[in-house]
Amino acid sequence: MGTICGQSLQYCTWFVSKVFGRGSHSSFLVNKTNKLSDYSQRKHASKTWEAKCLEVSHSTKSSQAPTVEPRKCDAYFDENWLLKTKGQEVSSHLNGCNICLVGMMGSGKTTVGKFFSEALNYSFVDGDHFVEEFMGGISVAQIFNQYGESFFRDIESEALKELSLMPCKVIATGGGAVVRPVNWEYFKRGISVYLNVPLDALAKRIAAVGTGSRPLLDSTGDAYTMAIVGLSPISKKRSGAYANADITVSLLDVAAKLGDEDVLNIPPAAIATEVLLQIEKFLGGASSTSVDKLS
Ligand SMILES: Nc1ncnc2c1ncn2[C@@H]1O[C@H](COP(=O)(O)OP(=O)(O)OP(=O)(O)O)[C@@H](O)[C@H]1O
Ligand SMILES: O=C(O)C1=C[C@@H](O)[C@@H](O)[C@H](O)C1
Repeated sequence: MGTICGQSLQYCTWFVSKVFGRGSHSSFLVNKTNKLSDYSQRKHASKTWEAKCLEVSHSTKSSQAPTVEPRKCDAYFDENWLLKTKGQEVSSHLNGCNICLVGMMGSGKTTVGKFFSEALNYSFVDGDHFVEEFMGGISVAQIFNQYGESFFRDIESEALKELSLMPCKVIATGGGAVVRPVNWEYFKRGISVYLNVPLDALAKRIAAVGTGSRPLLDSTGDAYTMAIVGLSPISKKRSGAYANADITVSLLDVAAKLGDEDVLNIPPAAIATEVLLQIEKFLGGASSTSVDKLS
């Protein structure tokens, strides 16, 4: 029986490494054969694993050997297992250093940032909301309308300066925060991550929720046209600024790793995991000073 349990554990190790990849630097977005672009695949993997464990448990029933508990095995396939594990590993090397997400409107800074802030056990801050609260609860769109963009940028810089001094934060910065050089001083107190998303995908995401809350995209036409027409020149103007980030996570690259051509289908948890893997790589390649920024 011990042999069966041993085989089962080997199977477990094989299965985990096959699905998630080996080594601390390997991505679970491994290759086309083992793609996990669809969470239902992992659910299926979970079920397969559970069935395997039940089978072993059943075959060991009459012996003294310990049975394998299906629920424990199943835990390996918790949807966010790798995200949580990576989060804990990376967090232990960060020394409280902040992560600043930069990227165009709609690139998923808020959505993805929430996922990996939780994995890191960091608090999440939305830069735009921080400004809105500072202004007594009026929206970014209202600030633009009443006081103009330049005023908004001043307040945004003040907010970023303040946030850069507070440890253990994932900060989703406003899409345009990269244009002011002074803000990079604040971002560089932490680790900056650029979420690079193709324009068409940005426009589709924004069109789905409407352009109302994004004053720089406010023109005429249908929501997708307004978004793409507004985003194109902004993206061209800012591409140099986004390139200042310590790390770039390209959704096209992530999609390619997953064997999924449509970037709109990548689950936020998968992008968040890739961000953590890139941070881990960055910390491994950078000198130790990168994590001593706050000390
Ligand atoms: N991976 C994803 N899968 C599905 N929808 C997503 C994903 N990432 C973001 N979205 C959706 O796209 C929209 C924009 O995302 P989000 O607000 O996170 O972007 P942002 O970069 O914070 O934008 P902004 O700078 O304008 O505040 C939201 O409606 C969000 O639900
Ligand atoms: O890209 C931009 O310039 C902006 C993005 C939003 O996050 C807001 O900060 C505001 O709408 C400006």
